[in-house]
Amino acid sequence: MLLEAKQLTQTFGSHVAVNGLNLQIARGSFTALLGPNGAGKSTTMNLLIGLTQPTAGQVIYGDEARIGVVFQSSVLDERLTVGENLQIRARQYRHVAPNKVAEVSTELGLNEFIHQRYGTLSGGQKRRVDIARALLNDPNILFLDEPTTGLDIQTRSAIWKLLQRLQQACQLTIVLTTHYLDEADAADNVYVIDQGKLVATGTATAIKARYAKAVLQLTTRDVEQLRERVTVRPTQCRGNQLTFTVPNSQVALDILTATRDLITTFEFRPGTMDDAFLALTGKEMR
Ligand SMILES: Nc1ncnc2c1ncn2[C@@H]1O[C@H](COP(=O)(O)OP(=O)(O)OP(=O)(O)O)[C@@H](O)[C@H]1O
Repeated sequence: MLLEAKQLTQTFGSHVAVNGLNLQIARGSFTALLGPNGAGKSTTMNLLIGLTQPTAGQVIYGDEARIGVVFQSSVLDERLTVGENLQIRARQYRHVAPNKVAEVSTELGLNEFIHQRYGTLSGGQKRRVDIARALLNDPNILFLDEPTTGLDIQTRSAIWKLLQRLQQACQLTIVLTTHYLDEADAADNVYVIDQGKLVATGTATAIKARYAKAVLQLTTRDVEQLRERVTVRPTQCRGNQLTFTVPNSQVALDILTATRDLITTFEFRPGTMDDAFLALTGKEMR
């Protein structure tokens, strides 16, 4: 384990922002801390990177952990160029190889705007530069607080692809926070946090399989016969259309196979992270 948090707790006055969190981050893994606004993600991140001390509990690092952090708001100077910003930052670390800025700039595709002022870049370009800055001292664990917030959907997906590439190519351990449920699919491990508490953990697929039910809607030419044949009770029956809530696609397939001759059309929708979140917390993602 590269990093472990035990019973991590942070209170602000009477408000409990993080409430007894237990996290385990394996070397080389990609972890997403997922939750709505105010869930306690940034507070958790600040505790994990040692920026704040927990009210209770502890953070334990494995040997040789070297941390890189991409904060929610950039630490770079808007008036300086990308290259100048990175050079200045590189000089602040000891033992940074002279060609490091050139190396990360190429790795992250910054060369076409390396001479442009940071303040004039697009949101996605800025985020790439912020990530490059955090990689200058060769971290083996990279923390990113909401790296995709405010970006359009294509740019968000490009940032995730970039991070996955870094994870694989550089054996980087990645820990990020996000409130976009659909993004969690790409992580190896997801911690769903709500009101400072852990409500679920596992891969997005496992969380969905456990908490999000799929929906199968059948249109039939014989409602009575179909109801007789299917052992699962429909959740809705409207005219010649029946809706079933099913745990997975296999059960849907069994129903379809058993009723094939009675069905005119069907629709299947797998459970989403939104459904899982709703089932876990009783509320829609805010
Ligand atoms: N320094 C502080 N003083 C008082 N309350 C705080 C402080 N920092 C955070 N909080 C509160 O703790 C809770 C968790 O905040 P946090 O910023 O960790 O949430 P978050 O999940 O990162 O939200 P977002 O997605 O909006 O960034 C919120 O209710 C917030 O108001």
